[in-house]
Amino acid sequence: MKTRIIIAGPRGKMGTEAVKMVDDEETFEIVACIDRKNGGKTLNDIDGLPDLDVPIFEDPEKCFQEIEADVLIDLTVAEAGFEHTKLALLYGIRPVVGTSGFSKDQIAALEDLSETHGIGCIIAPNFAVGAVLMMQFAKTAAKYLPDVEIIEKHHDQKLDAPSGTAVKTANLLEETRQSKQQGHPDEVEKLKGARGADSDGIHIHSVRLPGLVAHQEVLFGGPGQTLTIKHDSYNRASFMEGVKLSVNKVLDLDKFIYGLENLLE
Ligand SMILES: NC(=O)C1=CN([C@@H]2O[C@H](COP(=O)(O)OP(=O)(O)OC[C@H]3O[C@@H](n4cnc5c(N)ncnc54)[C@H](OP(=O)(O)O)[C@@H]3O)[C@@H](O)[C@H]2O)C=CC1
Ligand SMILES: O=C(O)C1=N[C@H](C(=O)O)C[C@H](O)C1
Repeated sequence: MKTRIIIAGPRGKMGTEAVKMVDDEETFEIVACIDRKNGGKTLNDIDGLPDLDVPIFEDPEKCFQEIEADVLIDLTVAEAGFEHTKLALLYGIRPVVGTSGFSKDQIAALEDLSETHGIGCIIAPNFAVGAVLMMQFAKTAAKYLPDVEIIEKHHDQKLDAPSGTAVKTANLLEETRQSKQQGHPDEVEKLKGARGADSDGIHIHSVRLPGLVAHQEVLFGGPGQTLTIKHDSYNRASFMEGVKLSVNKVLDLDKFIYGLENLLE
């Protein structure tokens, strides 16, 4: 039997790519989409999406009530993605979430709901395997080089800053890095924000420009040396192997996973 998938955000840059990936995958089947602007239509009514007779729902709860599905793929914005994920868990549909911008409290609430109901849920700040490796290498380096700053660069349509990947990277660095404030103790920002955001003393700088897709550098400094660990996504296909892997893994999960690194062997 094919894995029955609902996609939230099918018109978005990631959603469009995910619809195509699911449609191309032999063992997957799109059974519905959630889209706040096209309730009552079908996918073949939407320009740029595959010619599929798949129903679109504006109301996520109605979708989960009426459609039998195994997995929800959410690629929207934090506010909507949180509600979609919460509802999916309540209806026993396993969420695979790429949406970024959740607060720590929202992540904790989804973890609690997933584990209380024993329904698997995967939230992956970045589905690109190379980005996951960049984060893991950086986590190792932070043990030896605790002076570190993150520069993340994205397309100028991105709504959240810093990126989910940068936040997750900082969290991973904090697991191995000895906590410290960086830079001169008397440094003064002559222009507000010049030193970026501060996560436990790690500075995060967000760049937004047309032409970019998704890029991050983790820069370490020590006496007489620097180390740069860098990853670039040049298109959204870079994320689809990770989405596919997550859909396959979530089917057998009864717990909450935050980060694709927890699925890689
Ligand atoms: N984990 C990963 O590897 C990756 C994660 N992302 C994340 O995925 C998400 C989507 O990214 P991307 O496709 O580039 O973004 P887009 O802006 O291209 O797409 C977002 C989609 O969400 C819909 N949407 C926006 N607001 C709402 C709402 N309030 N309720 C319901 N639907 C809504 C939009 O529809 P509308 O036209 O109605 O606004 C649109 O279809 C982002 O959070 C991004 O950070 C992106 C790339 C990789
Ligand atoms: O919005 C994006 O494009 C991306 N968002 C994710 C994030 O916030 O880290 C993942 C990737 O960087 C692309």
